[in-house]
Amino acid sequence: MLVDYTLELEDLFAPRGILYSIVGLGIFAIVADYVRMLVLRSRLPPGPFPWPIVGNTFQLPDVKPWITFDIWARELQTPIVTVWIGRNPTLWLNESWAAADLLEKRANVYSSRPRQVRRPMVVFGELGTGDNNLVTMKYGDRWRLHRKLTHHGVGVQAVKGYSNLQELESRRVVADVLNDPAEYVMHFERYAASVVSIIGFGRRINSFKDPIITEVIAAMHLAAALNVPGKSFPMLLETFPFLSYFPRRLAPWMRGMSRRRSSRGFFFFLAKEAAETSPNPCFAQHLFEAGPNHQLNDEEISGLAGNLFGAGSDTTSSSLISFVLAICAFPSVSAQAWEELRRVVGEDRSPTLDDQDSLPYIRAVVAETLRWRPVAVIGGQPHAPIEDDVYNGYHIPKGTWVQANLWGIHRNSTDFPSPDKFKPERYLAENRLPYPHRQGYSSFGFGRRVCSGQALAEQGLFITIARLLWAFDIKKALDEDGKEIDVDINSYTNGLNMRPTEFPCRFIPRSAKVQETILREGAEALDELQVYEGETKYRASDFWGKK
Ligand code: HEM
Repeated sequence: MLVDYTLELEDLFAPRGILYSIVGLGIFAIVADYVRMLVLRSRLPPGPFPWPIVGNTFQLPDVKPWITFDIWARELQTPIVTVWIGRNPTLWLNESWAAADLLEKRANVYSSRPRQVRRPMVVFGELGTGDNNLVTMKYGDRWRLHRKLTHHGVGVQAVKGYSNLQELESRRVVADVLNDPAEYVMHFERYAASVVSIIGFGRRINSFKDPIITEVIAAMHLAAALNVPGKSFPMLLETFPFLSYFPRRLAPWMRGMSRRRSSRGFFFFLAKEAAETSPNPCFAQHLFEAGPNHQLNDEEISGLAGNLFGAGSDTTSSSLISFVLAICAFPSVSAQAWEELRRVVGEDRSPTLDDQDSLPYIRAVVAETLRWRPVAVIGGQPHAPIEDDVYNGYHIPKGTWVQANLWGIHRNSTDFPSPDKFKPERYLAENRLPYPHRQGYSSFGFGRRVCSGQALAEQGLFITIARLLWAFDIKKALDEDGKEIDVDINSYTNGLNMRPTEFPCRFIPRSAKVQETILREGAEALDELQVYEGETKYRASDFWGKK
């Protein structure tokens, strides 16, 4: 009886003993890890107090965390704020000078991407474009090769050769807006997509109903919206990386992502088709010619070609929408711009790139557009140091996620007094304040990872903004009573590339003569652009829909 009783006790307590040991070990691991976090935290730049395992993840807002990072930096009076995404510290640079100190003056250290060095970067990296895409690639020889190839397509020298093409497409935008002003956003989308499509694939996008816009650009918007640091999936995978190892069908939180990647994507086939059949010289042809010399795999070709759309289309169109919003909200700018344009250019022709030097106010409007609402609001992808570093007494471990918060950087009132005001005058020579970047803004990022398409984007934005200002007095829309409908300068999307939420407005031709010129130049442009008309047999949905 006694024996039975002892056995029963052992039966009862043995599993519990194991359970207690497991729980004890778990608690010990959590405490030890938390001690590690706190010791590390004491050496990092200041930031909100992190919790064990989850760090600051659940202190992040549901949307637009860049605003919170900026507020934390101001409250803690620090240019760099540390935010713990799960068990990993991320550094947010909220001031241009600190960003330039790290990402430019120490570019040999800070030009890699986090996942590639040590700490995980799950959504952008492992579940995204991985090692084969310039945007997420680690710093090194392969990255240099991809930069070199990309510069062959859209670098400063190459871009000089695209001035005519951008001139023609921007004439089309102005004519399209005149004919169909309600769809101005879609005309900007078409313009931006068409320019990179001609450069990349030798083919023009002649309608905003082209699947490249309805499918590819829509997918890019979705990706930008999903890739915002925060406390919802998929970015919660950065806090709990182990969740990314579940098979997609068992893990609804993967939101359509998976580790399995096909080496040949939509852009590979689009590029191959262009290389084989396009009558126009294009970047895809160069990739297939240069590919064998550099042992480019299919996924690398896909990434190099696809980046033109992925990085170059939405960014440009969103900047144009921000420009329209600014002109509606700050109407005196339109009048001042017209004064300069009428004086320098007149009404018989629209401005061209050759007019740039004579149009300082228009150049200032372009710069202020890029500053006022930087489309890549958190500076694109994070940088990461390839070795431990010390900055202003703070220890920054190798592989730390370091990100330039352009929202905060461009709203610093020392660099940009009254930052919410759209004031092109701040960019006129006589008013310029010291700034680490020659252009006076940091919209294209920092250091060696600076945007590869900057020259193309700046040239395209100048000519399109100049033409829109020359063509139209852009004003707020009117309601049924003829009263102006207010615009909200803070109503923006939550994407990694942000843009204003839709708002109506009026594009009033400057004069009958200007209207006549818009139509004439638009028709001539269409004739010249005929050489780029063409079809593709590939549809993104045939590739992405199957995954
Ligand atoms: C208004 C237009 C644009 C803006 C504001 C913009 C902004 C940016 C930013 C902030 C970055 C990240 C830089 C960093 O890591 O520090 C970036 C990277 C990049 N951009 Fe752009 N971009 C624009 C247009 C374009 C265009 C037109 C192209 C190509 C056709 C392009 C291609 C790229 C590529 C390939 C990278 C990755 C570079 C690397 O990681 O080495 N971008 N861009």
